[in-house]
Formats: sequence, structure tokens, C-alpha cells
Amino acid sequence: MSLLSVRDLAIDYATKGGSLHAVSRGTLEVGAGEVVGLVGESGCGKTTLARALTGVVPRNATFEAGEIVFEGRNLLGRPVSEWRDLLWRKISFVPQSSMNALDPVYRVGAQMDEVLRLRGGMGRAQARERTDELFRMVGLDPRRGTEYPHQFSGGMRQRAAIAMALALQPALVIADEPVTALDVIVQRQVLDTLRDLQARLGVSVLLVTHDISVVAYVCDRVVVMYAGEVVESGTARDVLETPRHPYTMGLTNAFPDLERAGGTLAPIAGGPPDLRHPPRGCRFAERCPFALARCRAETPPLVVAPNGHASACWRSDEAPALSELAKDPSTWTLTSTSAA
Ligand SMILES: Nc1ncnc2c1ncn2[C@@H]1O[C@H](COP(=O)(O)OP(=O)(O)OP(=O)(O)O)[C@@H](O)[C@H]1O
Repeated sequence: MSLLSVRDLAIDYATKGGSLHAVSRGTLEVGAGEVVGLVGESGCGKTTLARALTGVVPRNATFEAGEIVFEGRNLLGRPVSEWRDLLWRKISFVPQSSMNALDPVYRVGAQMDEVLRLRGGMGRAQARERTDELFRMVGLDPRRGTEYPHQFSGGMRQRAAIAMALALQPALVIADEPVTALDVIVQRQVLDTLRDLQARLGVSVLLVTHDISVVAYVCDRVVVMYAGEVVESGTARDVLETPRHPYTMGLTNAFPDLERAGGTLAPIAGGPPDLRHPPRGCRFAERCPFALARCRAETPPLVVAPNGHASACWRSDEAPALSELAKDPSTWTLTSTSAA
């Protein structure tokens, strides 16, 4: 049984221009001890989906449909208090910027102490000891706990945010773009620490990122989102080496490898659709170099292959050939010319 199973989740935001369908087909699984990457361009609904798992959503958001089953219980429809009770203890969140995780006016060690005492019910001495242990665990010198967040480098702040998320030994850590603001070398160091701790503690991680090279570096499984919908998922190896959705094929061309510099980068021309008026059919069709008339008329279902590799594309059967074509940057240039 999965630790977390999200099925057909739909979340709307009320906006002046009408309902914005931020998540429409949110389906993903996180197994015990797994690192799952949730990847897609900015604005495709990753943060909305990830945040929703903690029960903390903006005031103008509504859950329209679906299930969020955590440890066998559907959290949707449960009292918010019950859901909130899981926060920190069972599910913890590392926000996009560590400046959001850390209060700038309190010393870093004191903030960790507070989580341990208020949320974890620890006494002063025990919390103190655990704070030092957490600092060491993420590669920080415990003596620096007396400093304020601005005295830390970006990488150190992100380590502190990870330590805080691990404080009460949760089963699931949701990390939203945990390394985006950092330079590539520090990114690797922080990801190494995250991966090492994950393996040591057996915690599950849902890692939200726009950068597919981050996914390739640390994730066991990948879930690809486009325009509010999950369009592909499977093991990192299957999805990255034999992608079945053209959007994933495009994403793999658009980022440099974290380990190997070089290679031609070919961004996907155009941008995601307006989620207040999502297009009919496949939402990626207007940017897809392989789109057929059917793609613009009918929504492709998310079909799961026997090996668990799922994709929502009418041309999935042709994926090996399309994937070869997609490696040629001119395939994507043609889309931009034809879209222009
Ligand atoms: N509170 C809100 N009210 C209205 N619309 C919102 C709100 N928050 C996000 N959105 C919109 O919902 C869509 C999904 O946003 P979301 O932040 O979940 O995407 P994302 O993939 O995480 O992008 P990013 O990486 O930029 O945060 C976007 O169109 C965004 O503009």
C-alpha cells in the first residue's frame, strides 16, 4: 500500500476572471521510503497540489473533486483540525524559499526548538539536544544555532529548513523547489544531503521542481504535470530514458544535466494555456510538434502500462520514434514557427 495516494484531485481558485482550474487531474502515489519528483513548468499547478496535501491552501482555493489518501485514510472531507494535526508530525513541508520557512527575527536554533517543544511536546533539555542533533544531521555546526537566518548562506538556510522539516520524524516530507535559488554546486550538495538523510531515515519525499535534471539526480519516481494535469508518471528511469509524453520529451531537452555540462538546450516554444479557459482535448497540443487533429478534440486518458509507466497521450504507442525526433532541437523550432 502506498503511503500517499492522490486520485483525480481537482482544485480551483476563485479569481475575478472566473474559476481557475489549477489542478484538474492530480493523480500520484508516494510509496514508503520513496523520493518522488513532481515536475513541470512554472504555473502548471505543482505548488497548489503539493500544498493541498498539507491541508493548507489559499483562501480562494476549493477542492472540487478527488481523494488524498494518507496512511489509508482519505483526508479530504475530514475536519481541518485533524488534517492540521498531521502537519510536522506526519507530513512536513519545506517551502519554495527557505526565507519562508525561517522567521527572520528569530535565531535559527530557537525556531527549531519551538517546533520540537510546541509541536513535538519535548522539554527544554530534550529539544536542545535534538536541535543540535538535527543541525549535525544536515551538515550544520550546532554552534551556529544562535545566528539569525540572514547570517546563513542560501545553502545553509535550505539545510536548516530541511532539518526543521525532519524534526519530528515525519513519514512524508514535501519539498517545494528546495534548491532552485542555489547555484549548481550548492544544489548538488543540498540534494546529496537530502538523499542521504532520506535513505538513512527511510522517510518519503515528494520533491517539487521545474528542473528535470534535479529529478534525474535524486528521484526514484517521477510525476510530470502540465497545465494542471498529470500527463506522465513512472520510475525515474522509465520516464527519463523512455518518455511517453511529448511534454516530457521536451522537458528533458530544456535543462542542462546536473552532472554533465554541455549539450544543446532546446526550450519548448510558447507557454502553458490560461487555466481559466483550458483548451479542449490535450492541453499540450498547441505546443506539441506531434499533435494530430484528434489531440485538439479529445482529452487523452492517463493510461497505465503493466510496468506502472503511465502517460496521457494519443500517440504513446509511437513514443520510441517520437522520442528520437524530439531529441533534434529543430523539431521544437518548427513548433515555434508553426505556432507563430
Ligand atoms: N491564490 C491564487 N489565486 C489565484 N490563482 C492562483 C493562486 N495561486 C496560484 N494561482 C494560479 O494557479 C496556477 C498554478 O499555480 P502553482 O503555483 O500551483 O503552479 P506551479 O507549477 O507551482 O508554479 P510555480 O513553480 O511558479 O509556483 C497558476 O496559473 C497560478 O497563477
